Amino acid sequence: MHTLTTRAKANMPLTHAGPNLVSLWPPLQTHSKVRESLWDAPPALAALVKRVYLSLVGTRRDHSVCALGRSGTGKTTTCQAFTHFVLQVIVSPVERVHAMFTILRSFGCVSSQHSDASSRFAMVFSLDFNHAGQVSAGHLQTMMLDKWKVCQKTPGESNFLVFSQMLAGLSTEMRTELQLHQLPESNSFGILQPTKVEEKQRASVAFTKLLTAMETLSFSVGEQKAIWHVLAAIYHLGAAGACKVGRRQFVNFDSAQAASSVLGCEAEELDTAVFKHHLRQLLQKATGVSRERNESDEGESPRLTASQCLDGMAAGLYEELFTTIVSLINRALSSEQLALASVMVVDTPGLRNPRHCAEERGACWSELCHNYLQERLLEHYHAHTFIHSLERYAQERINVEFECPESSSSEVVSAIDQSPPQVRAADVDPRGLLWVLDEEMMTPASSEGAALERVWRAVLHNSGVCVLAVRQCEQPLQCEVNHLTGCDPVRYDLTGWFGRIQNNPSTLNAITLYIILDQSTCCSTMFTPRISLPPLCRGLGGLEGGSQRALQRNGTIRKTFSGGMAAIRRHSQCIAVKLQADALVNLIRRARPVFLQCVDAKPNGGTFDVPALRAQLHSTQILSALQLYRTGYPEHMTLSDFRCYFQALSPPIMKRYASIFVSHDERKAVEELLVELDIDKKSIVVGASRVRACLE
Ligand SMILES: Nc1ncnc2c1ncn2[C@@H]1O[C@H](COP(=O)(O)OP(=O)(O)OP(=O)(O)O)[C@@H](O)[C@H]1O
Repeated sequence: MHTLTTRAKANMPLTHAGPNLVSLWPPLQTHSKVRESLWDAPPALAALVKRVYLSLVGTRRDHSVCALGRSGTGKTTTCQAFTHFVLQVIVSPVERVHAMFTILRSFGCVSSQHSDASSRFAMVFSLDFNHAGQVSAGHLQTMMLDKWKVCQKTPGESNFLVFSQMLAGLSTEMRTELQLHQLPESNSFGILQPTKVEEKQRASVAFTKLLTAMETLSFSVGEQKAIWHVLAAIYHLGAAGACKVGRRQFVNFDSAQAASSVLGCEAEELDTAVFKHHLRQLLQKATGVSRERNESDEGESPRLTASQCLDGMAAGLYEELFTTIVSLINRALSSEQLALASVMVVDTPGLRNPRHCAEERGACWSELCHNYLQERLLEHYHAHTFIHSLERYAQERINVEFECPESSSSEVVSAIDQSPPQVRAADVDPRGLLWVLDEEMMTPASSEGAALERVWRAVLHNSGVCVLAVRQCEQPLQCEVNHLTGCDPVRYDLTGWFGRIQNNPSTLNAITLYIILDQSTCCSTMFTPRISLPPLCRGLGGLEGGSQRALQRNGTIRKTFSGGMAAIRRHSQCIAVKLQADALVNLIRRARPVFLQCVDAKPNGGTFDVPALRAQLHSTQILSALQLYRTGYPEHMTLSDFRCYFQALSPPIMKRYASIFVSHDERKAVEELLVELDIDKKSIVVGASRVRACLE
């Protein structure tokens, strides 16, 4: 496994970013302990941590560290290592953050052929720094991107890790309470108890670690218990199964009974919430419950099969549980202290392609969501590294000879999410796949095939949906998308996608079961606060927090989810995918980014795979980025920063030039200062508003 760490070339300011910097970096100067911890880190990581920290305290600006790459290339590992070393160098306790990663691993990861913990959620973990350069708070924001994983069996993949850990590690007493002492042989969600001794032992150890992590983050006994109850209920629902023909009902009533009993509700209540949505709607109408809720349900009561209803309930329960756990983590990490700036660590599920595992199947809906998010982040990388740098050079009239590489991420992105035109022409429909799916799903008697037909018609007309980004496949219901600048084409199979994207009343009903659970357990407000959230926001975790920084970050997300498009498509799962990506990019847009391009040279274990490595490197556009770094002026500071810097170094000189600065002609002042300081003019370029240092 090789992890290549690079950074966007113009993304770092000079390390001498402020006069007070040295005093804000006491650990390196004074604590030998810190030096040791930095030596422990791989050199590239140690350098990165140091640079980001110095830049953060020097410029007082937010920074983001964003990992990109295929699934299994070490993004999560690198993000964890980065966070760990940041905390070590400032001599801050790491236990709570370590506990957070342990919990996220159990609840948000599955084991796959590439990794024993492959992420199924995106996260932004913000470390807030105070004026002393110390961490004052942590804030976790998450997006559960694959709630369907809890009920979907994929070959070579497990369910969320927490299930096997719980089944292997629960105490006998708790097992009896949760009715898990005698487990049925089959489970329609593929939740299985580990059978091999070694696996069982590993899962059991992981469960013990999970319990310790929960205690470190002050989860109360009641809260922990409620969590096991929900997981057990999901397990029992999987064991109960749904009838494939005839009435919509459970197959195994004993397991259904066990599910309702651990949730603290009547069997009839569970049955209604899962299968009998019309009864619930009638009841709501009769009792006059929330008009808005009724409207949304009425308009979109799809005819679901029994197993779609059951899947919807499990996915809804798991999504709520995950976001509740994120809230409990934030409760332990939050603080009201004022913060100077933050580092946002961004980790998302990597690009997934069944071909990487030599699988014949086409990729599924959740894989499209993950791959789309990767493309959005790559687009952000491209814009920051090339487009914005060149725009700045042009604006400051600095001549840099460089041809900007084309980004095919934008082509793929628009092929997936391009919004419909305001005025629709008769034969032209340049909207992206998500919009086409959304519209066709709402059209009576339409199908996934009809959606693909529309995409092909648009491609044939060459009317906006980029012809190079999508390709028709011979197999029915399949299309190929040229991900990672065409280096990693992924074949998608749209079979059953409507089932995933249509609004599922069972998923929405999950929250009502949580209210019952809240009432039946001692922690009466654990799940209830989220009840008022609109359905589109249900997958978002970490929307709480009272500190100024947390409010700002959550404000960005809320704004994205309440803006124009979100208001129109309040109940569209397809558009939620776009909004999640928008929210993530908006959240990190203003921060100074560092991109960690992770690549794996041995994707299939044993041998060094040169073509695979070449394809991954190509998509990072690293050669072009290096070229721009060489030919451009990556190290830069504003004229006022420059003034502060030299003021600190040479007060007498600055005193003489103070009058020019006062006259607000900073550029002229800086030029004269350079002559005075006898600095080689070739190495400094004074732009319209900035000083740029050439590395040559
Ligand atoms: N530098 C490395 N050297 C060797 N193994 C590594 C390295 N980094 C990560 N690994 C291992 O590779 C596997 C995948 O790592 P990780 O979960 O961090 O990948 P990821 O890119 O986050 O995957 P996903 O996108 O699926 O979440 C893990 O088993 C991890 O222990």
